[in-house]
Amino acid sequence: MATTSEKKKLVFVTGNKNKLAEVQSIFKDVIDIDSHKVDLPELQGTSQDIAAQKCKMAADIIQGPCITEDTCLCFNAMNGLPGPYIKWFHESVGLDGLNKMLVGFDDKSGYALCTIAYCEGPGHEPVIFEGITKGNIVPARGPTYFGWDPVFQPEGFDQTYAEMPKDIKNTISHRFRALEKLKAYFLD
Ligand SMILES: O=c1nc[nH]c2c1ncn2[C@H]1C[C@H](O)[C@@H](COP(=O)(O)OP(=O)(O)OP(=O)(O)O)O1
Ligand SMILES: [Mg+2]
Repeated sequence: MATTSEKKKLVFVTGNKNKLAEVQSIFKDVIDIDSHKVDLPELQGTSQDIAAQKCKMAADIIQGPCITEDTCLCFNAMNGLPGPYIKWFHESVGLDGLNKMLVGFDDKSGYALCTIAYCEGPGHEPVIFEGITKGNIVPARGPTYFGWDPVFQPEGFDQTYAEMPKDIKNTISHRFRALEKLKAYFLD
């Protein structure tokens, strides 16, 4: 059994306090998460390329090892878009607009994808860990403080991410699933 002094420490570079709170909560007994608030650039490309680039930049900025994560919300009817561009779509058209984007399609299914990258430091190639949670895009329900949580209803649940208790979201989410892989990489 690891004592507190043996607990692995990781620096999470993010500008998003809600992500940070979830990662700290999911890892609370196993890995100490220090945060470093940086406004990282929003890049283009595949989710894996974006995650790797983002983490390299973060490692350069803090001059040391760190994790970053990039989150996508993907609509199946749109071949995975908005994907990594969900931040701009959400900010531009709002939760209602995200629903309206699917009005012309019968298929309202999609998935949340979390891509975590770990970089040992400047000059190192990041390692990538992905987590996916499938669900449907629904009219907004629940508190609106974290991104698109109110319009994403995970498969097998009758509540949206926003409506469900945090301790449920944090055991089924895209972020939880990616963090499980990161945890296995460090602790197994
Ligand atoms: O579990 C989530 N539930 C609802 N919304 C979420 C979630 N996770 C990220 N989001 C939002 C934040 C941002 O609007 C976009 C992802 O963009 P993304 O670049 O990864 O996040 P960000 O710029 O807020 O923080 P960071 O500094 O880590 O890049 O989806
Ligand atoms: Mg970002």
